[in-house]
Amino acid sequence: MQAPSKRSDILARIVATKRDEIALLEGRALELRARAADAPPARDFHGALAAHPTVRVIAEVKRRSPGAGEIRPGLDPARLASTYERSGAAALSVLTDRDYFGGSLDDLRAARSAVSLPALRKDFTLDRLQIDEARAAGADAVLLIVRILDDARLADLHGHAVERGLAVLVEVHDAAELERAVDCGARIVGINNRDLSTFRTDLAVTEGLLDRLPAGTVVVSESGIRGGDDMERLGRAGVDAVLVGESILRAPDPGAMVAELAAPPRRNRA
Ligand SMILES: O=C(O)c1ccccc1NCC(=O)[C@H](O)[C@H](O)COP(=O)(O)O
Repeated sequence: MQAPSKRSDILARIVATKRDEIALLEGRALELRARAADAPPARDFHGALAAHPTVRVIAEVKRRSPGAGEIRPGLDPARLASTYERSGAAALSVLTDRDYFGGSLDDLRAARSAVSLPALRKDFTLDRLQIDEARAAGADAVLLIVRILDDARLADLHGHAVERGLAVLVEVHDAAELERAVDCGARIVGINNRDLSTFRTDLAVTEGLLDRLPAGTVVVSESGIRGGDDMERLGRAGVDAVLVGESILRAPDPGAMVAELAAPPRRNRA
């Protein structure tokens, strides 16, 4: 019998799964490129987050996760997205990974088409084909996780996404990754409070890294944000936005939770 995977193996397993998925996309390269080129203009993800007097909320559509197990398995992405929009969210983040998060590109399409908010495809991007696939499915932004990309690939994927008209959320967890994000020209940096080896979250990760970013960079604090006190703390630190999944999705009334999180004032870092 196979031994259960350690938490520290999860990211490596996810990356291996993505490589298999990319191999299947290779036969569809021309079709994806054509559909990406024909996609309607992307909504302004950067503008939804930048230079607002209050902290903006990116609300997530996530059915389950490796760290938390089942979160809201039967969720209706379109209904949830409408609730988020009515409650003051500035953008959507939709997990599209199937094997580990129970998501899909259909979730992305359904959520985005129910609202006028920009939508991030939250997945583990390793290849240009996934970016074309995201654009073809209507995504407005993609995620690049610095930890799983070398410098050349990070720069290439960032450039490709921008060329395709997508915003890019470049995710970091420590100072070395932050330097690499800056070097690749990131305009939006996500500081992940979750250590992807242990799944522990700590908002001090954001507080410790944020002031190292150049003025004008949009800063998103990601993961482990549980309520109004956390929002005020991150607003004092000066983040532009937060990305919140589990605490909204486990709330009996997700709309009320988004409303509770929305709009604490933020310190101006400039
Ligand atoms: O959430 C996990 O367990 C996880 C494990 C491995 C890689 C990524 C993971 N999460 C993806 C995310 O980035 C979160 O969904 C997002 O930051 C929201 O976090 P939270 O508010 O804590 O649900």
